Amino acid sequence: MKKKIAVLPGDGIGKEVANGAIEVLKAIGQYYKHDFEFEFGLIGGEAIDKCGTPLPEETIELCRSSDAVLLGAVGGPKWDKNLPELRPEKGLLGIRKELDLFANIRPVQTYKALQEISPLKGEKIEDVDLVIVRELTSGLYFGKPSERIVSDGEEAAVDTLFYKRKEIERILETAFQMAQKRRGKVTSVDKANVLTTSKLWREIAEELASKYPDVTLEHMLVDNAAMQLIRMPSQFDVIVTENMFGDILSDEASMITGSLGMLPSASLSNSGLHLYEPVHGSAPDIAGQNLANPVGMILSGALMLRYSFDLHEEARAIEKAVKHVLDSGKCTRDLTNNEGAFIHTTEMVEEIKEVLANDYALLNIIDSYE
Ligand SMILES: NC(=O)c1ccc[n+]([C@@H]2O[C@H](COP(=O)([O-])OP(=O)(O)OC[C@H]3O[C@@H](n4cnc5c(N)ncnc54)[C@H](O)[C@@H]3O)[C@@H](O)[C@H]2O)c1
Ligand SMILES: CC(C)[C@H](C(=O)O)[C@@H](O)C(=O)O
Ligand SMILES: [Mg+2]
Repeated sequence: MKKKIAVLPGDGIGKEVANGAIEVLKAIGQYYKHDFEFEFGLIGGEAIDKCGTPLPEETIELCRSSDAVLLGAVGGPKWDKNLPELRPEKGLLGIRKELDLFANIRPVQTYKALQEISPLKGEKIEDVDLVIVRELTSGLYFGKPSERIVSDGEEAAVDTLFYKRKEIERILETAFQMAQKRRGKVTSVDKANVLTTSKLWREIAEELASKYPDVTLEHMLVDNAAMQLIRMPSQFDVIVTENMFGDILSDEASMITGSLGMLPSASLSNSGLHLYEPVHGSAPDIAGQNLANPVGMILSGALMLRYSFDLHEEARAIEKAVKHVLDSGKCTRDLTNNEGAFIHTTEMVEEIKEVLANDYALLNIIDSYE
């Protein structure tokens, strides 16, 4: 299979983890005989420095001419005081909007090997397997007005939480369809006791539920959901929620796994062109030190193989290799309380590649006996 992949490494650890994912994908290409071509584009702070905008037109064109997009992370203190239009995060929101990536899928998987670092107490770690379906191109992030104002003679600011029926319908449909392929439960998270958008969201969820009789729908208020995620995460199958609630809940949920560095995500559109990015940010506190956990980015690559290219065996090979490395006790600094016992970003990538190479060698031996 021949595919062109646009890579937007971005800032901080975005570059370090994107390199790792590319190496792993190149190994998969070599072993499974796929021709993956990687083409690089600028986004975020680096794009501001080099082109004066966080999302250059060439980057959008590169993405549109590719079969899938891999994105590292954007942002950093260097640009924190920039005007709103010249913030790296604008580039990220811009590409999501440009490509209409409305459904951000954030699976939360647990690993027995990480039991020690996970805060899970009463629950069996292997019972937790949930996915957060986050609406990504509307809600509080995109509603207008969003500006500084003067109100009653005082300095003030306004953001707007706005949703159209169609935007709510399509994200809920995504969640219902995902639940049909999983354990058949959707938890729709909102703040319907206060917010008008949440009331509309609930009504639409109820209407759609009748189309999916094999799926159980429950509603949960977001504050309760934040607590339940820690108390008993095994109760969840598919969580669907608006943009900002999903942002916050997914960082929280990453700690069930053990680290923010572990979570991958897929940002899906209806056009067939999807983008894959880890849940974490550019981590300025550890950038440039080879300390980042590359697993979230590498697993995002696996999601790309599965969702964009239908390469399920190859995606599983990456996921199995990650599990194998963790099972063998290897972990990056974020995954251990023992300061002396961790491996660096590039070593983690090498370990994962080594497992893939061994699996490949084994397959070849089996083939030669058949
Ligand atoms: N998708 C994105 O591009 C994205 C997401 C979140 C934040 N950001 C941006 O990143 C910058 C920093 O934000 P922040 O510090 O609030 O969030 P962050 O996710 O960058 O980091 C939060 C904490 O988690 C740690 N961490 C994150 N990823 C890790 C990894 N892979 N391995 C090990 N540790 C990891 C960091 O070291 C830090 O202590 C900001 O400019 C923010 O806007 C970008
Ligand atoms: C950087 C920021 C705009 C972004 C978001 O809030 O969507 C990030 O936190 C994420 O989760 O991808
Ligand atoms: Mg976030």
